[in-house]
Amino acid sequence: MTTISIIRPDDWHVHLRDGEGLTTTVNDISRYFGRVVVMPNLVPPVTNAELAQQYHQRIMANSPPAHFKPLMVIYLTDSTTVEDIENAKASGVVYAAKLYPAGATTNSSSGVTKIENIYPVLEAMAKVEMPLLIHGEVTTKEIDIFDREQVFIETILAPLVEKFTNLKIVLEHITTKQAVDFVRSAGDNVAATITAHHLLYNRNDMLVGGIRPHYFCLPILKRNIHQQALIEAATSGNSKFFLGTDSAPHPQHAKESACGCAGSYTAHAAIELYAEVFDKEDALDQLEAFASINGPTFYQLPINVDKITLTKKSWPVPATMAFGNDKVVPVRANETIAWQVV
Ligand SMILES: NC(=O)N[C@@H](CC(=O)O)C(=O)O
Ligand SMILES: [Zn+2]
Ligand SMILES: [Zn+2]
Repeated sequence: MTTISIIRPDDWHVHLRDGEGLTTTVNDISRYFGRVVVMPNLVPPVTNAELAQQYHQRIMANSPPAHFKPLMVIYLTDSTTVEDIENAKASGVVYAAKLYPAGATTNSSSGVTKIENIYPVLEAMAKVEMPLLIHGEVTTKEIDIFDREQVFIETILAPLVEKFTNLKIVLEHITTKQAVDFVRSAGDNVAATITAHHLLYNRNDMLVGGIRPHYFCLPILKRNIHQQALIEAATSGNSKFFLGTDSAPHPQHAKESACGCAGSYTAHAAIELYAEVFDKEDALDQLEAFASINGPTFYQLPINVDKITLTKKSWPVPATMAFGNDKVVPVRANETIAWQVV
């Protein structure tokens, strides 16, 4: 098969950043994605409906195509109130709230320090039917970075799912077999997003033959058995797994540094990268469910009506791309991608 058409896909987890960089990210992500769930980890973070509305306006000021719709997210802190949730729900632009354990990832220092601190907020979210999006890693100093997702699932997520049975939860950018198994065996209120880079790469790609900082993201790439479990989940047709790129640009100098930032940029070629994975698995017939159907179904939003077409025709990715006044090194820089959107 050399050409496929699928319902217009949505991206359920993306970082668009702010300011000058928005021109690049909005342009890239709106090329064919319909809805995109916009992460709130700006500096300072998007913690309430008013800030989300203003951020929404700054995104839309870049005049994206009519098929594009940003779904805003508020960032939970220890001081988020029930009223913040109610206002967010009423705003019409906020579709979810995000739990960053404090210190877990890029710009998470204002995150939640103890899950109990937001119990009333989680109660309110269940009541207004607002999904909780989770960066699922513990921040305990003693816990090895490769184990942080698994330990989060065991110590924080499992009890949370037990306690809040009516709360919709998305475990974001899963990276382990344990996460796949947990989501599979949980109720219908628990789902997960999977990135293209965690499907395409494992920690060898990042570390063998030299350290490649552009593959460094959080949760960190794991060993290949985990990559295999993710590929199996994404291509299985199971409606609990859907597309979330976690495209997370950082300026080239901030990645290629003695202390480089976490995050990989895939917005320039996201669906094409996913198509490579599904093609390799001989599972292109499952791409539409993963990219265009399972996400809106979980969020209880309509499935897009129009379609996009992908062709198997290789194209070169540049070494760098403009990112505001800086440059970003995209995934596959200086290499080719096998699929392209017509
Ligand atoms: N994934 C990453 O490595 N980085 C993201 C934050 C996140 O999604 O955890 C970022 O904002 O740079
Ligand atoms: Zn994250
Ligand atoms: Zn992210």
